[in-house]
Amino acid sequence: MKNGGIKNVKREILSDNWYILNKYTYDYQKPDGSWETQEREAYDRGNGAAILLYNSKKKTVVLTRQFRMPTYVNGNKDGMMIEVCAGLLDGDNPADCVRKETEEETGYKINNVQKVFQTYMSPGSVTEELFLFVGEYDDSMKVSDGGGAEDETENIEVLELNFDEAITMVSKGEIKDAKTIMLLQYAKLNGLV
Ligand SMILES: Nc1nc2c(ncn2[C@@H]2O[C@H](COP(=O)(O)OP(=O)(O)O[C@H]3O[C@H](CO)[C@@H](O)[C@H](O)[C@@H]3O)[C@@H](O)[C@H]2O)c(=O)[nH]1
Ligand SMILES: [Mg+2]
Repeated sequence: MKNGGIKNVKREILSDNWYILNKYTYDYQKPDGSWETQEREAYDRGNGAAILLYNSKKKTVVLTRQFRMPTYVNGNKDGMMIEVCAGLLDGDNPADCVRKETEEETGYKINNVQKVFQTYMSPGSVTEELFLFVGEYDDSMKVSDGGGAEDETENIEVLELNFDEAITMVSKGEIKDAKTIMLLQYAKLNGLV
């Protein structure tokens, strides 16, 4: 089904407390050519980038563990999530962002990163486009403890896991984060580890 057109887009800011929740009102042309007025809320936190750090010799991956409040209020008992390293672009290009986040969150200084996907993770409600990368790390690249930026209350724990164990954690439901599952499966399908 093709969308005929969109016109008269109006934006109302419902909240700009931290990121921005907008309400859009617009006219949408239906397949029969008629127009209807629709309303949709969209949460705008900018775009983001994430990376799976892997080591093909050791057969390991580096992941992070941190508290995610939205999961805590929706069934995730202690609110902790195991995720690939990720961050918001904050004006950087995705590759630079992901290198910076890697050093801040995991303590590895990595140069070679490869983009493998671009994805909208929640297209019905969140504007964010997420750029997904993979990158090989080794022990010599570890320059600090990581843990997150000093000025942010992130408290990120760095995990180095056996790749097969990480894949098992996906099937057991111990890893539930979508971008992390996508990248682990990409690594498996393409024989990276
Ligand atoms: N005070 C306050 N701080 C906030 C709020 N929301 C986020 N923060 C702070 O801002 C930090 C942003 O850290 P980043 O590392 O840049 O982003 P992220 O939260 O890890 O986001 C990544 O993961 C998300 C979830 O999977 C992705 O949606 C996103 O694209 C990105 O990849 C958070 O860790 C937290 O400290 C808020 O409402 N209030
Ligand atoms: Mg982060």
